[in-house]
Amino acid sequence: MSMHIEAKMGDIAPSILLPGDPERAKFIAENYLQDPVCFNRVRGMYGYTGLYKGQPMSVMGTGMGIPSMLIYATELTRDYGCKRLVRLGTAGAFDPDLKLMDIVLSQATSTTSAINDYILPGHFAACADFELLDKAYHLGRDRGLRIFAGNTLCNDHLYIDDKPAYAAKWAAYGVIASEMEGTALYTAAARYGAKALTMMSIVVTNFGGDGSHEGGVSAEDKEKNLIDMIELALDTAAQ
Ligand SMILES: O=P(O)(O)O[C@H]1O[C@H](CO)[C@@H](O)[C@H]1O
Ligand SMILES: O=c1cc[nH]c(=O)[nH]1
Repeated sequence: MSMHIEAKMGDIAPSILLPGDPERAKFIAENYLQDPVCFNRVRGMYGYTGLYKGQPMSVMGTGMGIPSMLIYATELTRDYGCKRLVRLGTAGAFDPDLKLMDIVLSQATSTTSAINDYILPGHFAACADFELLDKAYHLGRDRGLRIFAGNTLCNDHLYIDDKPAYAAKWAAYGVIASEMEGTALYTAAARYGAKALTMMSIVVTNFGGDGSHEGGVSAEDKEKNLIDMIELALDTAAQ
């Protein structure tokens, strides 16, 4: 048992999927894992372990934002020994070439957060594990998915004035999409000797000005239409 997870040692598999939304974790467990057992209900942050293609696999929500992810990713890697962590989330596009429901792999995270500014004598570059990144990219390509890898922004803010201008500034430096937990995941994984990858489905475009303004995907569609990404995440996390 850790401070925020009630599981016993051994209840959580070395490979774990991490959606932000705990309901999405429940959906994945109920629809993709064989014989899922719930290992966490603390704070409603559901976590399950079952079998995927014969191997132990876990899935757990992380909540929204860097502090929430940092707490869960730290406890999972430091206290429960998780070794392969794949976040599957939603994101807003900064790169105008991205379309709704495209899949983005976070190769590295730029960030507005200061979480790492005071723990090292320089600036830490939070990046994906190369093996997971390479595997996810090639699996995605082989499946004919629209999949992209690049620098992504891990933002403390979701609501920002004049989002098109903001998005353009990051896009000018090659930052392709924005989410809110990636830096925390990569930092905890690096610190505690685990491999991590963030993959995201684009649910909002932030370009504006040319008619391609924000076009959201409904919560129901987000839930149902993430199937390609769920299957990609499971096959990436599996050993
Ligand atoms: O869909 P999830 O994984 O929650 O990810 C994205 O969605 C939330 C904002 O709506 C933030 O957590 C952001 O990172
Ligand atoms: O623009 C967006 C959309 C979803 N999630 C984010 O973090 N940003």
